Amino acid sequence: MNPPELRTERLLLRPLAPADAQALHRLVNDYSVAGNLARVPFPYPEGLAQDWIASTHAQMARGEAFDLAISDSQGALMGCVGLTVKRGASEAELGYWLGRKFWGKGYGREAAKALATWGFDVLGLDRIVASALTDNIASQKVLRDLGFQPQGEGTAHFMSRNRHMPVYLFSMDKPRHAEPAPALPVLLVVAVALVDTDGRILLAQRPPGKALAGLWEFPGGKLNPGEGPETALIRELKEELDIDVTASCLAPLTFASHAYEKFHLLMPLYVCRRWKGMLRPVEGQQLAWVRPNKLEEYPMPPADKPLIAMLREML
Ligand SMILES: Nc1nc2c([nH]c(=O)n2[C@H]2C[C@H](O)[C@@H](COP(=O)(O)OP(=O)(O)OP(=O)(O)O)O2)c(=O)[nH]1
Repeated sequence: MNPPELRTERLLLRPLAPADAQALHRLVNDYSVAGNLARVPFPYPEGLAQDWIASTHAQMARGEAFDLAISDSQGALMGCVGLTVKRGASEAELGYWLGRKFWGKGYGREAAKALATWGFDVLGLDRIVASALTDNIASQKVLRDLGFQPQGEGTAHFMSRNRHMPVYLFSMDKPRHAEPAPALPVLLVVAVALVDTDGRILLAQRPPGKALAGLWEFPGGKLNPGEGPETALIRELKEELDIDVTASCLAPLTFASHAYEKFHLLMPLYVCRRWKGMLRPVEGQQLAWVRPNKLEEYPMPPADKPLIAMLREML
């Protein structure tokens, strides 16, 4: 496993380098830091930082633990965050610390979140556990904020204190990703903006008893099986309005794409300025010739709403 390098909004999580030893020693050789960490001695011996940094690389190569430097975006060391793999690689323990001057700014949470997410996504962990001293309120808050659940109390041996101490135990299971909603069937409906010589657009009111009854729509309808879009529209215009239109007078204008409850409507909208015959409402439907800037006054199906502004601009 290659050592990870993770960037967050403010931080860079990267493998520790030998050059970090001095800064690491300075930051961790502070009882307010080391006293909260189970496996860190206090005082922290000078040479230990070098040895520990070297061991992190060996452990990462073996896939046993992933301890990274928490650094600012320039790479300056601020603390460490790590995952120690347990139980046949499905579980790991999360730990983190920051130098005292970096406390209270949300860095611990930012770093722990990034490494935990990497652990679930890349290492394929099912569960991450963590613990915090019962009086380490800040660390408990970080864990709760990240979605860790309390799992009761335990004890752990703290090297810096040379004794067992009470800790709160936490765990977080791999977040379950929501299943993508099954795709709705796509319904292709062709429609047209008929424009008269005054620049007005024809709207037809959907009759009572039908879906979306009472709303104003562009003339058109569904394709019959085996029918092409223009042919279907020419047929619908004859059936609904008794006008004759040729395919060459149907110019593609825009389209609507809208998820209704039972289907996803995909509706190419053509524009047509020339037709033959006396336009009349064959099916008794209400018709209205509407200026583009008045379209909003006519309630339309949800799929049509985005088309109104487009028509105002394009016509
Ligand atoms: N013609 C047209 N249909 C639209 C518009 N906006 C919109 O959401 N639709 C929807 C309503 C319908 O679900 C579908 C058009 O189908 P349709 O007019 O052929 O059929 P329908 O629902 O009236 O009923 P039916 O013929 O199946 O009995 O597209 C529009 O501007 N014009």
